[in-house]
Amino acid sequence: MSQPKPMSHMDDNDIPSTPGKFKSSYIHRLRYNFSLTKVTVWALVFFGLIFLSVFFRSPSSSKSDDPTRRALGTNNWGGPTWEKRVRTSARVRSGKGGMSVLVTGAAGFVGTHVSAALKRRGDGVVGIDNFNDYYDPTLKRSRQALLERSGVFIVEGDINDMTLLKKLFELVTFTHVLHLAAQAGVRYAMENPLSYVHSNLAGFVSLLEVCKSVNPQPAIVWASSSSVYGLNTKVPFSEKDRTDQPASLYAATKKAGEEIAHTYNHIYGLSLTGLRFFTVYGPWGRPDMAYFFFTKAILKGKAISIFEGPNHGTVARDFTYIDDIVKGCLGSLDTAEKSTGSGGKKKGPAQLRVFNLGNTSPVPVTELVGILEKLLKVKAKKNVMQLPRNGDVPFTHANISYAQREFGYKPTTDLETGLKKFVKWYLNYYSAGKKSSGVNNKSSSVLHLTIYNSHYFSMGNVVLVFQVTSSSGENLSSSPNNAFQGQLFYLGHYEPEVKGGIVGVRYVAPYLVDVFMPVLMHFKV
Ligand SMILES: O=C(O)[C@H]1O[C@H](OP(=O)(O)OP(=O)(O)OC[C@H]2O[C@@H](n3ccc(=O)[nH]c3=O)[C@H](O)[C@@H]2O)[C@H](O)[C@@H](O)[C@@H]1O
Repeated sequence: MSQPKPMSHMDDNDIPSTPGKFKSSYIHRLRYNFSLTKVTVWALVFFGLIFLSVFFRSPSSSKSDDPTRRALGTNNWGGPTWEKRVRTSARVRSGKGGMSVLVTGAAGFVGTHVSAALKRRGDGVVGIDNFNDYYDPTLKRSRQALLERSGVFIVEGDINDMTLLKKLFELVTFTHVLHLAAQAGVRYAMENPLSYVHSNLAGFVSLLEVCKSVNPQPAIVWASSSSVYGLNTKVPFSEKDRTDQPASLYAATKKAGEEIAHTYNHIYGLSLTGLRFFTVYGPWGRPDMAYFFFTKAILKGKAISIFEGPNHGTVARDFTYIDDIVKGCLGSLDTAEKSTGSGGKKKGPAQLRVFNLGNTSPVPVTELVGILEKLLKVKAKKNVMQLPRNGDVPFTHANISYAQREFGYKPTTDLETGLKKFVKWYLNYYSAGKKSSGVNNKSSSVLHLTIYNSHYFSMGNVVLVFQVTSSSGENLSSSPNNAFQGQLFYLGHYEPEVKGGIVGVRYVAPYLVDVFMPVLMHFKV
């Protein structure tokens, strides 16, 4: 007896000759066709919905209706989920009686360290950062991932967005603002002067305008800079020394910030404390700073330029380790008095302070390079050259007695000890990146992705922050330094494209992220 062919292999010649057989087989086939049609219809409806949702979605309606989009994104803040995250992040740990702090520039170097320290001791913290690309934004995303794990939510937005700032103050009664968002870097001011005006002047004024009008007004601690001493030659630099000779536009905007602070204190009774940071360095630091890019160049065997002063004079900096700066920030916040105004009106004199936060022991740049050579076990290729006229000053040295008196500020980390910690972090962070790209290159390796956060960005990108586990069970994102955190994987046109950070689903309606979860959770790279 011949075996019946499977249904899928039947053709017209296979119609059975006996009527009974014909009837049952025909009905079977009809049912089969019907279920096929059903699948096709559902598939059409499904993909039709995707098409409609992508092409006929009005930006404003999706902003308010869609949960993923509401979650976060540049210019995409708002909605109940987002508000809940802000409130939760701002909550002071119960029984601690702590402060609730808005940290601007929270994904920056100092911002990340201070936000984490505040959260650790039980204070409420909400960050805000515009994640600009002045330096590698992947590093900022990695810092963000680090903070998210300790419960700090960073709102994505610009301090010039006063509507956003007002909204944050509506949601949370911030007792303090730690204002660290700024366009940093001395030399870059010659390349992009207006970015300094945008962030350091307009941004600061926008923030102060909002702070002065809310009730109660917060106390504000903000980042000035040692660069305000400019061409001052009297050392060590004391807060009483002249600061009217800035050598760069960056320094000029920081000095202007100090004058603006005076005005808002005088007119509106805002409590304001400016911190003059002295060349801050350490793990998670800024790639635009000399100690950071020297390390990179030395490891790559590339030449570095070492500046020297007139007549082969020493160029030196009062390099200050990040942990000491964190202590200085916490001390300033803890001793900041309340603002005295309310609803835009001053009710009495308010605190106005400026502190040097330095290390009190300047080190020549040549010595910095020597320490790096020793730690990296690589000889640097050096080009010694005259200090160019690019805004740099030859020497900085802080007198810290005022901060010492006010809140016991006492730096404890010498340059070699601090650089050792930086180098350890640097090698770990960037070798982890190499290690992970090594995994990516193995086409057979399977990565398990566990999504723990999502952000909506412009251009229809949904970015999912995830943890990665290899097929052998190794948690590739267990180390905060692992480059898998804050990486970008685009799933444009359903083709996963490894970009180096976070999973992105492009051109797909945000609520369909759920549909793609299973794909993202377990795919071959
Ligand atoms: O403390 C401050 O006020 C400032 O500290 C740093 O500015 P800077 O001290 O110039 O730090 P780096 O850019 O890292 O330069 C450190 C030293 O290396 C020198 N350098 C820099 C670059 C280079 O190619 N070669 C070189 O010898 C500089 O002249 C300087 O003496 C930060 O970049 C500023 O944002 C901050 O406000």
